[in-house]
Amino acid sequence: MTTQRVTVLGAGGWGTALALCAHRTGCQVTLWARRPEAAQELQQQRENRAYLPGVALPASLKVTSDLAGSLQADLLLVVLPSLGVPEMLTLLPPDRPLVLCAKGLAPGGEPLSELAARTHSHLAVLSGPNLAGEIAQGLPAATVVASRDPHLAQAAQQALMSASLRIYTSSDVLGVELGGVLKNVIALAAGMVDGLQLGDNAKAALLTRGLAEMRRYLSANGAQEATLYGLSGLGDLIATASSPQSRNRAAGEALAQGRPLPGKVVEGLRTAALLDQWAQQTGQPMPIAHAVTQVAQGTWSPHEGLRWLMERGAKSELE
Ligand SMILES: NC(=O)c1ccc[n+]([C@@H]2O[C@H](COP(=O)([O-])OP(=O)(O)OC[C@H]3O[C@@H](n4cnc5c(N)ncnc54)[C@H](O)[C@@H]3O)[C@@H](O)[C@H]2O)c1
Ligand SMILES: O=P(O)(O)OC[C@H](O)CO
Repeated sequence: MTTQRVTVLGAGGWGTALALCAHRTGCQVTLWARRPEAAQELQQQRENRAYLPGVALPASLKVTSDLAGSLQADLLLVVLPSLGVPEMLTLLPPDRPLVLCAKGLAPGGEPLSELAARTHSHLAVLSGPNLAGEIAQGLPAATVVASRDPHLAQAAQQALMSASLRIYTSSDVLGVELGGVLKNVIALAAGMVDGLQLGDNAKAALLTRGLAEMRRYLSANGAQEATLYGLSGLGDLIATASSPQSRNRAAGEALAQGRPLPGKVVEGLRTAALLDQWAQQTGQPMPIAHAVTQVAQGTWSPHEGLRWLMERGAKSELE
């Protein structure tokens, strides 16, 4: 097998961790950072102190802020926060294989894979229970790469799969993408359960009804239900809703306790508002997304959100 050239666009926590994964498999890796000062710091310090402190970057991992020079690669991994992805797509060659790794929707609520499909012909998404710090340290984990093109899914699998990271392939692009997007909203709510000390029964009820809410959205948007119960759905819900490392869970806890949000990327906040809008437009019930949105926007207190969720009309479990 020839060595693959992999460029990772985005030098935050997840971009840096994925660059290390590709480096572990023997790929020629370029990590692109938007700001020249950031690229220079990473290149010199051989550590991403801002986003992934304590993890050494090998000398042969190239870091640059030269975008044009980074695009001559066999695979481009797009690892920016979701709001930055649409603009980045306009800068990427339409025929270059892209792996989308963000866990959020485009500004209008469209899945990023669908937005990208309008301009780019070779697309995959990567999503799963993958807290960047653990992946970077080489702790065992698994994830999914989905593409309608099995060759592209296999190329990404080969580029990233090692003894510490199992990569599964899938053809359900939307299902894999949306699992990672939606679980952030439920993780925010799980953080609120933690912050209000509502107990283990409440957490189990929230996660299970959260999964039902995720299923409703995935089915209505044409994703496969089985994908929801895989790594990118249930798997990532478990990791994110239970981990002290999750920014979404921590933001929910902070909101519940009236503490300020720690200025980090919290994808679930915008996703909750978009899901709430979608629920109003379609009439599909998304009660957890609604309650999270009301609390995050300060319209309801966390206890008002809880009361509203608990006092809704009686219904059957499988509705
Ligand atoms: N951190 C994780 O554990 C993890 C795991 C899986 C998926 N994700 C997802 O990956 C995406 C990126 O998350 P992250 O944790 O790496 O974020 P981060 O906050 O650690 O870093 C974001 C990086 O992107 C850069 N950036 C922001 N906007 C940009 C733009 N418009 N153009 C270019 N660069 C830009 C920032 O300067 C920073 O280097 C998110 O959608 C997140 O949900 C994160
Ligand atoms: O830190 P979070 O909450 O953005 O979650 C990170 C990953 O999505 C976990 O798989």
